[in-house]
Amino acid sequence: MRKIMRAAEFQSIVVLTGAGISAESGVPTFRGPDGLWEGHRVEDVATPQAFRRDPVLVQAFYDARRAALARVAPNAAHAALARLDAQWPGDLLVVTQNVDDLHERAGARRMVHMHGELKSALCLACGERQTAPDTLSDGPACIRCEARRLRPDIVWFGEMPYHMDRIETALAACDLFVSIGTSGAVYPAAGFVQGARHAGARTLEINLDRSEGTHFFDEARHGRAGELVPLWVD
Ligand SMILES: CC(C)NC(=O)[C@H](Cc1c[nH]c2ccccc12)NC(=O)[C@H](CCCC/N=C(/NCCC(=O)O)S[C@H]1O[C@H](COP(=O)(O)OP(=O)(O)OC[C@H]2O[C@@H](n3cnc4c(N)ncnc43)[C@H](O)[C@@H]2O)[C@@H](O)[C@H]1O)NC(=O)OCc1ccccc1
Repeated sequence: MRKIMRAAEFQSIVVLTGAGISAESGVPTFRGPDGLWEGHRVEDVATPQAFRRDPVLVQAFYDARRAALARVAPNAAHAALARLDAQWPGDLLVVTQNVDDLHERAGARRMVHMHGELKSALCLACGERQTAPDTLSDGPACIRCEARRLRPDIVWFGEMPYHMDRIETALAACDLFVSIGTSGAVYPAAGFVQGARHAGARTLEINLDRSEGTHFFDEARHGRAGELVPLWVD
């Protein structure tokens, strides 16, 4: 199989990233050892039902992750994708499942957070999206309606992911789809590789080890994103 190549061979690229791209920055992954789900059952902290049942637990879970962002920094993989973004003349969309802000802090611009952002909050009274204060646990007021009903601007299980139209348009037009640091366990993100293949794109997986979707990819490179992503981009 001819090695998929240098980005230069392609016109339109979609890159999907998951928790694995932030692991080397010290952001815990979900399913790894000491993963985020270690301490909590998904359904106890990342579902709308959980938020209705125990908002204090859910707010504390996301307040802790938001506070932890101050103690981490982008790594070589984030930086390489930001270089690609700055230099790439063709179409590019980075779709991240991550709610951390490391892609932006590395300089990425052509990107979307399909599962929301820790640094954003949503008012349940008026729907206003706003920068999240450090903690939502003490019920800060909405900047527009002053109600004290802010929730983390995070897509929970059972909720519709963000930017799906833009993502599906990019997948239908891409000629290269690259998946970085994701276990391929959560949908609809885990189905993007099939969408890209359907559009005739070449597909490359960069992950520490085999994922649930490795068999869907034309090529898989297994190792640390911090080493393999710069090798792919530069
Ligand atoms: C568990 C799973 C089976 N359930 C789902 O997929 C559900 C239900 C479902 C929908 N369709 C289906 C079809 C089949 C089966 C189930 C479903 N999906 C939903 O509910 C979605 C919403 C899902 C989003 C939930 N929110 C998240 N995050 C925000 C919260 C938060 O962050 O707290 S999901 C969350 O978990 C997922 C975690 O996965 P990864 O990021 O891959 O992390 P993980 O730890 O698993 O793996 C890390 C990988 O990195 C590797 N790695 C580690 N270190 C490194 C390293 N150094 N270098 C490279 N790689 C590395 C590891 O080896 C590993 O492979 C991410 O998506 C992450 O965002 N919503 C929805 O379907 O709405 C309706 C809909 C949809 C579309 C159209 C119409 C209607």
